[in-house]
Amino acid sequence: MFDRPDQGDQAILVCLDFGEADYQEGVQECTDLVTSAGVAVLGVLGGKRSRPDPALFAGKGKVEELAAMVRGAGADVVIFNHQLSPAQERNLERAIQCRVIDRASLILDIFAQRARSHEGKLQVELAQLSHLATRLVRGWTHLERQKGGIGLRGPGETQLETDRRLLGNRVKLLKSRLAQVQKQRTTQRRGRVRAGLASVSIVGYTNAGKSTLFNAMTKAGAYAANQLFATLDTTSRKLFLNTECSIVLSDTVGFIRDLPHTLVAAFRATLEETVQADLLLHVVDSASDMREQQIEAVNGVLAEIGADGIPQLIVWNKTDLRGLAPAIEYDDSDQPVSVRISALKGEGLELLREAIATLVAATPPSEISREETEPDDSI
Ligand SMILES: Nc1nc2c(ncn2[C@@H]2O[C@H](COP(=O)(O)OP(=O)(O)OP(=O)(O)O)[C@@H](O)[C@H]2O)c(=O)[nH]1
Ligand SMILES: [Mg+2]
Repeated sequence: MFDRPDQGDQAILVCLDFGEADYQEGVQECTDLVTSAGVAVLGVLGGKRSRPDPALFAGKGKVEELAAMVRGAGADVVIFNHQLSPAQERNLERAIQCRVIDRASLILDIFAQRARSHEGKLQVELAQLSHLATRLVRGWTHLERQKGGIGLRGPGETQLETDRRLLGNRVKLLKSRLAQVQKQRTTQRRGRVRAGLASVSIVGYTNAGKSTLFNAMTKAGAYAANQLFATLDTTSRKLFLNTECSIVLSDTVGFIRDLPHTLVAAFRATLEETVQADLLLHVVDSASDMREQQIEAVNGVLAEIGADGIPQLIVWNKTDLRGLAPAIEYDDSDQPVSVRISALKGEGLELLREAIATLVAATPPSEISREETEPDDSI
């Protein structure tokens, strides 16, 4: 029934949580995510009318359908494109007789594969441990009753307590290392503020073309690829706009719908560049049918990290795919609100530089006092 390639994990996707209009795009995004993680997709279970269907977990029908699909295709894993509680995950695994993971675990896995820098790796590990911690608390309750083994744990500790303690130690260590990284960044930023340079961050949905734009503007050679979450680390370059205006431009990690909270919290050090920016270039893939939802998702994450008050310039990218000419759109008070460009073809970049210069001239560079943020203790 299905083609079965020879190597790597192979998955059945369960996509039940989309509205009718964007069902196909939602399935496509989930498929992209899964293939990004190096997993082959054998089949999709879902449907326009079955979203979000509690019967999936309560009734036997869907679960049996899924189990049959898994057996028929010989899948190694079932990936749910929404959140599952640890208990749901366990119950499903038992019923289907196959490994089950949810969207948050999948995204964490991709980040773990992509992390290159020391900082990136620390952040991903912190996020993974925080995700695991919720599973320790709720998922492993059967271990609470276990007796202590000789030499394995402190006096009177249950296995769960030992696990929590070890996890807690590691989380503490990771946080203190990340705090050091954050300190270095603050020092760098202070230097830039002293030099009177405005800081401009490129933000946007994953795969919108942020790194391509960053490279086109700075000739920096940041990694750009047709792959979700190609960029995990922030890269910054000084950029000369005109005789009166130079800025520091930063390329940042992309956002996605339902980004796990643990990940957002863990990536605070990286996202700090965004939070402290004077202006955000919000890059949108104008050729995507999901662009409105993507803009909303990005604004949601920006609000979560406290960057929703920063002025934004919308950058409609990939206009070459829609045959649109580059242009700036102004509001009633003659301030640029959006620019249409093609980062790949290098079209509209002059207009973008002009729009940035206008907006930066209208906003004074951030005060140093805004940088004295406390490290986040929420995870
Ligand atoms: N046709 C077209 N493709 C583009 C344009 N800009 C970027 N792309 C393509 O879109 C894909 C993603 O580009 P990236 O620059 O890596 O996107 P990103 O936003 O940095 O992605 P992440 O770092 O993964 O969040 C690449 O295949 C680019 O070649 C454009 O203006 N037109
Ligand atoms: Mg990128």
